[in-house]
Amino acid sequence: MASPPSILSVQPAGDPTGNKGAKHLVDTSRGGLREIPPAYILTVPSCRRPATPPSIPVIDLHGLHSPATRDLTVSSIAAACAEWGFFRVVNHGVRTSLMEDMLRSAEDFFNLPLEEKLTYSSDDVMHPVRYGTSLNTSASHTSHWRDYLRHFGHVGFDSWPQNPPNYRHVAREYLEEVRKVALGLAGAISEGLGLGRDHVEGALREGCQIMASNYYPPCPQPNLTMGLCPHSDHGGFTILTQNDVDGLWIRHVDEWVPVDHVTSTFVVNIGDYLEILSNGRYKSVEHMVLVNEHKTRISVAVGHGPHMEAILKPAENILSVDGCGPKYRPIVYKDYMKSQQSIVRRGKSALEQIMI
Ligand SMILES: O=C(O)CCC(=O)C(=O)O
Ligand SMILES: [Fe+2]
Repeated sequence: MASPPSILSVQPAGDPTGNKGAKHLVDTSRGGLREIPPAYILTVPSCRRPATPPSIPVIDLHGLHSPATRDLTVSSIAAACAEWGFFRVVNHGVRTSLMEDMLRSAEDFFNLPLEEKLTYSSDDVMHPVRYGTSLNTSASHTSHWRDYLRHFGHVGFDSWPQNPPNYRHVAREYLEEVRKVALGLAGAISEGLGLGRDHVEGALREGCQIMASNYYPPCPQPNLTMGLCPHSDHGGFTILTQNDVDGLWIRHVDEWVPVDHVTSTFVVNIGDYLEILSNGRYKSVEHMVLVNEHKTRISVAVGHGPHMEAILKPAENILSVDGCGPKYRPIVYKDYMKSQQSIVRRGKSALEQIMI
């Protein structure tokens, strides 16, 4: 068994971008903010909410636990991965109260004084705990209407923010519970790809878990900026929970489709590692976050990937079944992550760089 993914020591640094973040801007604007500063103006992709938006598939994870329903559930997950790359899971086993506690703890963190939050900022995009604003990059770029706290969750991580005092207890339990969901899903996804359960499940068991808590404050001109611009996630898949303020949109068949909040469920999306492993059978789906004029949106996204030193490449079995050559060049996961996290024009540009 490989050693746990590398955990770097925590060396708090000053805010690398000098930008104090969207929340600070809103909180400190006397008399209320009427216009956003020019640095936040972004080209928002054209998207209109249809009268009845199409819904992402819903998967009942209970079905994975009984031999009578497992095959059918595995096939539904495989179809959801191939057709949408995004799906909702129900009966996942994580208590609603824990999901709510996690969102509340994230909110409590963002409500700490700026100086305290800034002790977690770093210009190293691979830092194990990192507070910041906009995209997760140290390079200067147009600002996004989003502050974030990112940290690892996998075995060996012990650099939890010390405040709010119960943050580390809630986050640790939440990440452990979400990890169980992730391993169950990984086994099913692996089976659905014809790889045998342990191929992806084993990789994720020894792999890394990264949590991003996102804070999108109310925005006076929501049509002029974004919380997060279109991007794909670098890992195998991300498991997302949010408060009841909508804003997530996904690119589906060349259209932007809103994914609304449904209490007690998780939204799962396929990331670049699974696109590479499946040699493009599954696609990591671009998604973005639009902001709300009146309400704060909070989301907690937990990404699950292989070991940092793992080599990402298409699975041999898939190449031989599909009878085609690899569509992606091999790359060490941590190098891929670093490249993806450093790119200012996101989309799927990091993946495009390794496409053959
Ligand atoms: O806030 C959301 O709904 C999505 C967050 C996200 O895409 C991310 O953290 O990568
Ligand atoms: Fe994302």
